[in-house]
Amino acid sequence: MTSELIRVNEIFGPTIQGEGALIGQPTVFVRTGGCDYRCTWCDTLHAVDSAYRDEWCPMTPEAILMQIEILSGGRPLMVSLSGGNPAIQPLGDLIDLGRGEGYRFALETQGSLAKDWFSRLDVLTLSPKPPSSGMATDWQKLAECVEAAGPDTQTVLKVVVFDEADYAYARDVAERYPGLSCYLQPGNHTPPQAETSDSSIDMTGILERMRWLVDRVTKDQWYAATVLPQLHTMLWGNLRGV
Ligand SMILES: C[S@@+](CC[C@H](N)C(=O)[O-])C[C@H]1O[C@@H](n2cnc3c(N)ncnc32)[C@H](O)[C@@H]1O
Ligand SMILES: Nc1nc2[nH]cc(C(=O)O)c2c(=O)[nH]1
Ligand code: SF4
Ligand SMILES: [Mg+2]
Repeated sequence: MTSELIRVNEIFGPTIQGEGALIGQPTVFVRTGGCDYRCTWCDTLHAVDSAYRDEWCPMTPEAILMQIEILSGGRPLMVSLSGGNPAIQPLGDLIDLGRGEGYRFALETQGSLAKDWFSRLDVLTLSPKPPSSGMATDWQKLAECVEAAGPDTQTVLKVVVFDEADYAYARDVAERYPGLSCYLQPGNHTPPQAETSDSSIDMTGILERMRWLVDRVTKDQWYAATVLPQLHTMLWGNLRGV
């Protein structure tokens, strides 16, 4: 079988999943290169900005799985597909190959592009972008993503919140999908620069925003929401590859 090549920015781990539904779980990350969005506060510009295209390597599913197996010592675990927007890449064959070896797959996307192979994921995290990102949500596309995942994939929502307008947006998204769990995560207003592997982070500011978010959710009696930090930023700040 000849598979289409997947543009890979980095493969790293095992580390812990730092965000959302699978927080704390040992995970290997496969970060693909390229994104159809340009969020003002994106913390992963090295996988978005085409100036870093040289760092994106076309790989076969077999080569990617081999790297995952080396990192995990051949013991199956959760593999998180992120980016950039991993939905741009032909990931169906990698998912099938890995599942055949006992690996599980999660994917993070903004919900701008639906793929039929979403239904072969274990977990699909849809992270539509709030007003502070500068991006506009295509609600039809988001609905197509939920539809493509179908009943056998656990689909969840994860919204980054910086301010009141973002919070109102998160409430709107959650109301549109009452059947999906909704995770809220405070925005990191000092995201890393693409060219550095580490840079300083304003953890005090992030925690202050998180306390505000908890206060907001509880005052509104929005008890179906889950508020979580980016655990990896609490542990390692803006460090890349963790
Ligand atoms: C880097 S993105 C890659 C996957 C996909 N493009 C997306 O946005 O969902 C992974 C997650 O990080 C979140 N994220 C990006 N920049 C952030 C920041 N500055 N603060 C908090 N979360 C951020 C995104 O919203 C998304 O949920
Ligand atoms: N530990 C860890 N958890 C994460 N959750 C989502 C990440 C991402 O950049 O997509 C990420 C990441 O880069 N590292
Ligand atoms: S959609 Fe995700 S990867 Fe793309 S710019 Fe926004 S946060 Fe970054
Ligand atoms: Mg990240």
